[in-house]
Amino acid sequence: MVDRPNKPTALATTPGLPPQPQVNFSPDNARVSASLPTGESVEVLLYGATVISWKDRAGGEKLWLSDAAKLDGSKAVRGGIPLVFPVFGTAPDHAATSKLPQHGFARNSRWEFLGKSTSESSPSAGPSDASVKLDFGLSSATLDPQAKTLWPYGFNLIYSVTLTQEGLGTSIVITNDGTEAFEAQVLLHTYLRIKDITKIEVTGLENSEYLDKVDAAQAKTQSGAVTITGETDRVYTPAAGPSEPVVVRESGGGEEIFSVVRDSLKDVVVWNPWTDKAAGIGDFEPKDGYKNMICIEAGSVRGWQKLEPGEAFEGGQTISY
Ligand SMILES: O=P(O)(O)OC[C@H]1O[C@H](O)[C@H](O)[C@@H](O)[C@@H]1O
Repeated sequence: MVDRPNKPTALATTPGLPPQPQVNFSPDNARVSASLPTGESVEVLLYGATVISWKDRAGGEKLWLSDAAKLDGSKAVRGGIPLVFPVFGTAPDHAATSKLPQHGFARNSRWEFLGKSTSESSPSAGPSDASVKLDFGLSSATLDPQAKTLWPYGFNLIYSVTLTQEGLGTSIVITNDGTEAFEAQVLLHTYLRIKDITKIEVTGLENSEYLDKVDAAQAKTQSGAVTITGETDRVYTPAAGPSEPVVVRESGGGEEIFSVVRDSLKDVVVWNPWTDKAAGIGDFEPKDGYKNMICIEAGSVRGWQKLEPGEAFEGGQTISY
């Protein structure tokens, strides 16, 4: 059953128990938000199941969202965490996805809210163990008919957004519930908010092979930490494997700002449009906003994930700070 609380969940005020996580719908039912008793919060737009805000307990925003991002369902959201499926970029040579728009249809589709689950605060532990998980669904049964004609496979997606005091988890289960095999790519296009792009570096990608999309998609090998000094668009397959964190930190091996641990997602895209590219993206505002963001995008985008009828693939990330 679809659970659509318009008011804070009843458990929030149960006598004898510490305050509990809360889940709310916006009055127009276009967004769902959740918060923990300690103050952390997350907000997800049903359009694209796009996480548009994630705040720490002091109300500090952890994600970058463009001032010109469309949040009315007219365009994929510029910022937050758009979900890329079933194709990364465009794939003119891959017949099955060649008709789809850039980054597929998941970020442009209205998802269903499937419900919430909370891990409640206990009287002994207090609010410290509280967490909340929001589940969203998109399937060939609910997909817009036009997108369906472009990609006519039987599929079911369940996307889960989990808020804890330590961080944010986003994971997806892709199931082939049709009668024909399909091949797909998936990516969590996360725009992390940072103070100054010139004062950070990304570690965890040392010695990894990558495709440099701003240099004719040449294959290169990373040496040392990644620093951003111009337009950057790279698809890494980290040598260290998915469970080793990719870390955004202060330059020179300084303090950790974000740590991204992946589950079954072998690739990581690092993207920053820098000045000229940002200037050319209509919904990228302010134009110097590239200084305050870096996309660290966990995914499976080199090659294809093939699913036979009845098979499923699950992948995700946990971002901590
Ligand atoms: O403008 P969008 O379709 O949202 O794509 C934004 C960016 O997404 C990824 O990071 C790709 O690697 C980039 O090549 C692309 O420019």
